[in-house]
Amino acid sequence: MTLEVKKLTCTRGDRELFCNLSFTLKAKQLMYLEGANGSGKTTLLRTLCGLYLADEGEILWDGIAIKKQDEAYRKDLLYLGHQNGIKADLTAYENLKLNCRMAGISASKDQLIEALDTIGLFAFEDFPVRTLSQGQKRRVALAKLLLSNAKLWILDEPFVALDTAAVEQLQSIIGKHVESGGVVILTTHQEVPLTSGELVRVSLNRSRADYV
Ligand SMILES: Nc1ncnc2c1ncn2[C@@H]1O[C@H](COP(=O)(O)OP(=O)(O)OP(=O)(O)O)[C@@H](O)[C@H]1O
Repeated sequence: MTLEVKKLTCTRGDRELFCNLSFTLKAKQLMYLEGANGSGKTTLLRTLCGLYLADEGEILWDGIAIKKQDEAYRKDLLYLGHQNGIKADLTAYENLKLNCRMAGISASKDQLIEALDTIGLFAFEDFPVRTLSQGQKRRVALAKLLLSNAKLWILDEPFVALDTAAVEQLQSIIGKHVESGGVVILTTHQEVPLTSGELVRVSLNRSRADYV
């Protein structure tokens, strides 16, 4: 299980965000993607998911370019973006069921309810999501982490809007995934304690000299 990023260059509008970016990630590695606002973190994460095309460079999953293995890569990948990807008029339960179906995760009703309970939505399963708080909406989106079989998790600011208890719980969920052989890439200012596995840091910060 290896993600290889080779000499990736990406521009948005007229601006080059990163150039010749290379890194490799393997099982049991947790990568923090660091960089100032606007440095290109979300752009890179979306590019790694195949949602944006890079101007140059390659992204390989297990040695094969991701653009050549759409289905297989998609099965191995879980992406959680800034947006929660949930529908306001559906209940928490219905949203999780839909999210799981779209991600190819098969889960029984009991498993869905258990995931919602575990993520702190006990008694809120049947509430329309529009009536939930920001943190509760984020929890609905995060519940799919508990059911996912994906090896590679790409999480954009997953801790935003969460209270202390939910932060600790998410730290534990991410830590367990890495320790059990998964790979996680995330943008956050929150540290995730690991009992095993390895931290990798990649920074998109550039100096003024890069722009002249
Ligand atoms: N569709 C677009 N057209 C032109 N420029 C864009 C487009 N989308 C994003 N950008 C620009 O690309 C740059 C990087 O955006 P991106 O969202 O990847 O940054 P980020 O590091 O995730 O920022 P933040 O920490 O604020 O979330 C920003 O300057 C943004 O204005």
